[in-house]
Amino acid sequence: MAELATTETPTVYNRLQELKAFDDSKSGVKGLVDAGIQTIPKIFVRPTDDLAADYPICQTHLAIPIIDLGTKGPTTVDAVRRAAETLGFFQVVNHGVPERVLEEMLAAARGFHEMEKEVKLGFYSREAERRVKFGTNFDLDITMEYSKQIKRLGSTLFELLSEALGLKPDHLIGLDCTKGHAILCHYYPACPEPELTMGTTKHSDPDFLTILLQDGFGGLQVLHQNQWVNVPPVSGALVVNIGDLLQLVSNDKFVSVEHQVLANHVGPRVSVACFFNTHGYPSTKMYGPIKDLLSEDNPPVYRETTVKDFVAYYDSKGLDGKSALTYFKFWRMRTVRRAVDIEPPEKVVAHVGLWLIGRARKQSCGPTFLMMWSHTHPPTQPPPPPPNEQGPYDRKAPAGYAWYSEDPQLNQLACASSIEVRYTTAFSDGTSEFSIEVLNTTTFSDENTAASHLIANDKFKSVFFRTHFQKGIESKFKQLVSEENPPIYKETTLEEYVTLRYQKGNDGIHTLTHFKL
Ligand SMILES: O=C(O)CCC(=O)C(=O)O
Ligand SMILES: [Fe+2]
Repeated sequence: MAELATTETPTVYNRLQELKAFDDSKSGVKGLVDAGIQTIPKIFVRPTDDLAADYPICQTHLAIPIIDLGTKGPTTVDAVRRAAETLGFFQVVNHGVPERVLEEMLAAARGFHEMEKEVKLGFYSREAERRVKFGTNFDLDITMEYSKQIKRLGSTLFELLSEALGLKPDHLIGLDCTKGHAILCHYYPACPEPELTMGTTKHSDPDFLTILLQDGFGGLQVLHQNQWVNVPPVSGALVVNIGDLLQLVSNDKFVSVEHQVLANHVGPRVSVACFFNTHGYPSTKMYGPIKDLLSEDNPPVYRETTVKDFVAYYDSKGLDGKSALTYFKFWRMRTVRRAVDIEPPEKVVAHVGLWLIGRARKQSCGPTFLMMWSHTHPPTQPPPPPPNEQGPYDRKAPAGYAWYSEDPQLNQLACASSIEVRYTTAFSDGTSEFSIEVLNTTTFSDENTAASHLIANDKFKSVFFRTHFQKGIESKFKQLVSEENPPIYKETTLEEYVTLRYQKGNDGIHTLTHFKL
């Protein structure tokens, strides 16, 4: 029966409306605090499960290293390497930026935010393209001076980081890592309910490198081994952290680590972040793992991307706590076995299936779903390459690797005789954080392809299980049907099944549904 309309209008919390009202005020959280709020608006309250699941604060003596740039040499390079490989964060002293410049820069950032609202309004913008935005067009002289000094320090750091990677000092600069930088001034007013919210939520930076100037309040924390490590303010020091793009070009040797800023009863906290990123420039340069770092033992982890595409993906994804880098990873694949060469096919299906289910369980916690996708051919597709010929995945990606095929051309290539096995904790939700293994099944006969899910009569229930098998195997599954387990699907021919599958397209309805009795 259709639900009757209720006369009560529930008071639904309209997050979007609240966000819009806040944005329209154009005065940021400082405006709220200035207005004397005692409780924070709901849009800023962290969900309780998010709060409950947060990591503990590290209680040990683990500290963010402080590196003296006054002395350059192998020990400095070593210290930079160690920090870049483990915590992804370090602080630098004797960096050459005069204390006066640091102080004036912080004062100017604070001064801007504390200007009359009317003066600031003209700069307010959420548009990424605008060069001058809320917070940057204040005391231009000191900003220009700071910018110049930071660029110079950036070059020094990229030289050290290049050496730490075992490359020539100018390697990263040669990749245009210092070509652009953006300066962002943060102002965190004293918060009436800091335990309910965050200053800046957990994220990693979408750049090569960040140099951060923070005042004395503290609150910046770095995630390390599931614990938050405080980055204590050190007078005169600058905080440096590796960004996502440097993790990508270093092929995971350096780590772009998640960090956050706590809200605080006291304040305002002011910080000035400088992001080294060519995003502001129209560049089509492709970035991938640096070739000199790669070897058979260190194959590329990431595919190439432009900075623009990387940042676009980062922005579109939002700060959801997951690294944008995952999307750019090659998915590791292994040829599990040329099964049919070794065993009779009827054994193979069961063997391979069970082996994978066991593995999937071992690899992930929580509910596991296993999907096996056989790349069968629509009737119009050409037949698969013969065994031993280069497989479809090898054409675009290095041997043994593939990327997640949102690329339709690659998808087509993948439409050959292989099986992708995906296991995931989030079934079919499209977020794709699962690994793939490909069983090379080119020796299976294509004409005999069918859905074993169907013939297994839902024995493989929580999984999509479709694989290739040889003629005759159907009979082996007959034993699955009994009085208690009557057939769920009607009989079909392979041709009928595959034709329907390709005719209906990806309509969200499983092909099997059409064959249910
Ligand atoms: O304010 C801070 O200390 C850090 C801000 C930050 O992480 C960022 O701007 O990316
Ligand atoms: Fe950051």
